[in-house]
Amino acid sequence: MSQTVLSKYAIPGPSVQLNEVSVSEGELRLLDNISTEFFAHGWHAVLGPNGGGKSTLLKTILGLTAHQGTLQILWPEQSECKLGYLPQSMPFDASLPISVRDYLLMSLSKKPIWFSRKLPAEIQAAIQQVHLTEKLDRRVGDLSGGERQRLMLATALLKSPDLLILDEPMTGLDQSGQADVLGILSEYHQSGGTIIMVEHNWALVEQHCDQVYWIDQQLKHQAAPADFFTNRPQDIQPRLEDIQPNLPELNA
Ligand SMILES: Nc1ncnc2c1ncn2[C@@H]1O[C@H](COP(=O)(O)OP(=O)(O)OP(=O)(O)O)[C@@H](O)[C@H]1O
Repeated sequence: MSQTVLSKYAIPGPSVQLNEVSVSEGELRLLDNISTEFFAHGWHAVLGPNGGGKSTLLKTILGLTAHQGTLQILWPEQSECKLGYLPQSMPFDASLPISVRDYLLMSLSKKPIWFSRKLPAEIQAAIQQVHLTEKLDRRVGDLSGGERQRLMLATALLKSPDLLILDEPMTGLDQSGQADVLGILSEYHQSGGTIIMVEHNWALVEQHCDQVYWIDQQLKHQAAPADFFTNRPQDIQPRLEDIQPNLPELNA
């Protein structure tokens, strides 16, 4: 990645504090009384069983879901208070006849896109980073799953966010796609940004993340990756197919 691109990234990222945060849908309790802190500049991994509330937690931090309790994003003074979000699935109907170019232009600007056909430098840099330059005129619906995922990451990074919220960013990526994305995220993290991401791949979490949060309606456990399994409470039952390799103690 070029220095020009890196220098546009946000420095530094905020911390996110939750105090007794709960989310309900009618009678249903999606999140129950969560208190924790995602510390500033951290690379945080949110894990837990399917349906445990991980995406709901991200949406709550983004302000997309009503909650009880207190949630604060503590932006550093010099921060521009910008968020980037990569949702779990495409945020629009992929059958719409819209090109990669127009999707990125619409993501960056509120102006009608027919006034600005020329690609701004930040879009060119972002699209280069995720190796989609050749696909600019392709319909978004015709991209492969991995290409769509890389387009969404480029979109999340486009406005130089201070906080990056990612819901399973590795979905659909092959090994080289994953390596590209991890490279981008590592640089973003090193430049000071805060990352909160849902990720099932334990090997990746162990290698890259600072802190792990196990969400199953409640925050069942929180620790650095190195301490997570030795200190975990008995009622955490990781799905072994989600928690990948090098956990001999669990795979025995
Ligand atoms: N708007 C809603 N109305 C009713 N139930 C909902 C709503 N949103 C989410 N849920 C339910 O809340 C639970 C948590 O959903 P959520 O998507 O946060 O889980 P998750 O941990 O991200 O799951 P997965 O690992 O499968 O992606 C699920 O049972 C889901 O069906």
